[in-house]
Amino acid sequence: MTVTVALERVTRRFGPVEAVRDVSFTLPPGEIVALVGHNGAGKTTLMKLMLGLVRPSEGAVRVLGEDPAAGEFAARRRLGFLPESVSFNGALTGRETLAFYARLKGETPARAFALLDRVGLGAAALRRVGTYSKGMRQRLGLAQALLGAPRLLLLDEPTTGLDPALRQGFYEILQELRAGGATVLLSSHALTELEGEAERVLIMNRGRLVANGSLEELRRLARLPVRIRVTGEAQGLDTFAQHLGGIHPSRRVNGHVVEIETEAETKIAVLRRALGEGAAISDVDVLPPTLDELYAHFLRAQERSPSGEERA
Ligand SMILES: Nc1ncnc2c1ncn2[C@@H]1O[C@H](COP(=O)(O)OP(=O)(O)OP(=O)(O)O)[C@@H](O)[C@H]1O
Repeated sequence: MTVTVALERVTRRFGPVEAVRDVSFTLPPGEIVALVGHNGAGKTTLMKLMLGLVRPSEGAVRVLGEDPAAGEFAARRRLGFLPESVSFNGALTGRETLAFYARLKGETPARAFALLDRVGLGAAALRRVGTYSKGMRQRLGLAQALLGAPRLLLLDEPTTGLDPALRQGFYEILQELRAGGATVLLSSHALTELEGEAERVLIMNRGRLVANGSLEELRRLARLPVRIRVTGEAQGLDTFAQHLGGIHPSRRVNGHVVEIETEAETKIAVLRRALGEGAAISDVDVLPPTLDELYAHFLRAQERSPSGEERA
């Protein structure tokens, strides 16, 4: 399978700052990939490298089989980009704005205008962009990025300013694109919302790629404890906690809920024990490590061994 993006040992310096340091990864077609990292970790620079807006100081970048920084980057039309802060000419209507970008991308106006409906801006298409709310401008930015049926969609903090319903609609559009074989790379600080959406996560820290894998792979690598939350009668919970003895750390959340930390391998044994308590236990939830916890783990791991990169 040909990859959509391939970075090989890419470093990008801005004067003394190494914005991206020795980063390698590939992105296959038909995948939604989350790019996460603190402010200044190098996420936007990675996107600019893929867009050909900056050249690598070292290493090689290939997008759809081409060098994006080359003069004749024919694949540019197959790329969609939503920058972190979108600014449009406030005097133009949504429709005029999209028509302008459609011409640049060689897209027909009819298809471009259908995108306004797709992002829920059909009713506001003839209003000036200056009157749009932040969420509406963000959606116009997304419509612009979707022009020309992109094979690679780069979205820098795309859900900032979107309410929960719009976020859901936004992720539905991304899932459709993915199903059609497009690759979507989105950077975000909203880790919780990415959990159900992204197949893979790239974690950047201070220019380095510190983790690259699916959530399951990252969980396996990180070996963080699973939390089992048990609800029941206070007395039953006490017996249960005593049975587990000092083997698994437990914490009383409130009178009816106790939380036990366990390794992934011993999870089933703890669950069996909980079920064995019979009527005293009324509910059991298994809480695997969240993306927030994995993110913190991989950052800590890199701080301990700055050259270390954990790969799935
Ligand atoms: N054109 C530039 N000139 C000088 N330094 C730059 C330039 N672009 C980026 N940098 C520096 O490179 C580092 C990485 O920046 P980048 O914008 O890629 O981070 P980021 O992960 O996108 O951050 P954020 O989450 O804040 O958007 C930062 O230290 C930044 O100051």
